[in-house]
Amino acid sequence: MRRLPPVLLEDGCPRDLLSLVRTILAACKEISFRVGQGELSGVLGSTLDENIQGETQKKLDVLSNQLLKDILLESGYVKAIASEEEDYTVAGEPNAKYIVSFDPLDGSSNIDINSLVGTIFSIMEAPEGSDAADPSIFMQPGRKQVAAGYVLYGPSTMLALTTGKGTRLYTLDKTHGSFLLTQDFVSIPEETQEFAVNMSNQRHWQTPMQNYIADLLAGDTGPRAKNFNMRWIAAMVGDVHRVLSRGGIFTYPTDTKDPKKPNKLRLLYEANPMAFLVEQAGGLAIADGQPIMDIEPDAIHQRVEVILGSKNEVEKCLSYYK
Ligand SMILES: O=P(O)(O)OC[C@H]1O[C@](O)(COP(=O)(O)O)[C@@H](O)[C@@H]1O
Ligand SMILES: [Mg+2]
Ligand SMILES: [Mg+2]
Repeated sequence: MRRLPPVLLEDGCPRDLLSLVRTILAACKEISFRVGQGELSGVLGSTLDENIQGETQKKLDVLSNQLLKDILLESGYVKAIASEEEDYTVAGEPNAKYIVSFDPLDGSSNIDINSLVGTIFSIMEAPEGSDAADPSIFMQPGRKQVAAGYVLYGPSTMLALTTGKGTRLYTLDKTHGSFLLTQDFVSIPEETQEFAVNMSNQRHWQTPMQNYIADLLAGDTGPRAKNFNMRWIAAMVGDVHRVLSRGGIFTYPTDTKDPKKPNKLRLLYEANPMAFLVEQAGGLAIADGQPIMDIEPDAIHQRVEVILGSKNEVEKCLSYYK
């Protein structure tokens, strides 16, 4: 099986970008080890702190953030970072080429039940001559990503990665510490009979989403004339991994539950990297009727609607909004 470096170099990936990806993966291997140790790691449970978004931080959120932040800032490859667990962007090497946004631990509510969690990351180039301390260097649409991926800490530790030359899956060989290519050129089936949404929010959705999901639930007795299955892992990494593995539609739609927070998922370090992986695998990733990666961000912790997955099913869902 092939290791990640030669695969990326064959794609024409610049050596400094490869080194940056490997730097991120070094931290992820450490997180994978801690997650695998579970109760023995001493990092389960909550802290007494909240992040800037008002969410209680788990010990593993804080630890994962620290591991990624330290290794990235010490590497010299990174001009600045933006993290879910950092209130503001953090400046790195002033002359470095890249900026990295990340969700150090996605699926935090799964930590204490020994269920799926992961790390999501997005890499862009900093604008020429920009100031490392200027947060506006992150205000670029997702189309500008040069690499994006996630590491899923599941029964096996897997990496999904794209540098714009398709999406590939790698599995961590824990005996040697290498990520080995286990699926070349992921292709999401265009058709599906599986959807993922947190149904408990149903009454708060906008009418088009209510109607769309109602028709899926009606199954072969409804207008779709076929039965749909539902899955919800409560970790975007897990749900998107299933979509990459066997297709499906995943959505966290706009809702009215909390008028101050109409959307849940964050653009820079959740929606954008997942959109890049999904589009590179032949799927669609949409928010408010436009491709997620075309959105011009205006804040580092900006939240967006997410509808992604199998092409024909995402288009079907969007047709309810017309
Ligand atoms: O708890 P809910 O409302 O089902 O939300 C689940 C969603 O929240 C998230 O866990 C948010 O990520 P964090 O754990 O990084 O805050 C997504 O991964 C997931 O899709
Ligand atoms: Mg998350
Ligand atoms: Mg998180």
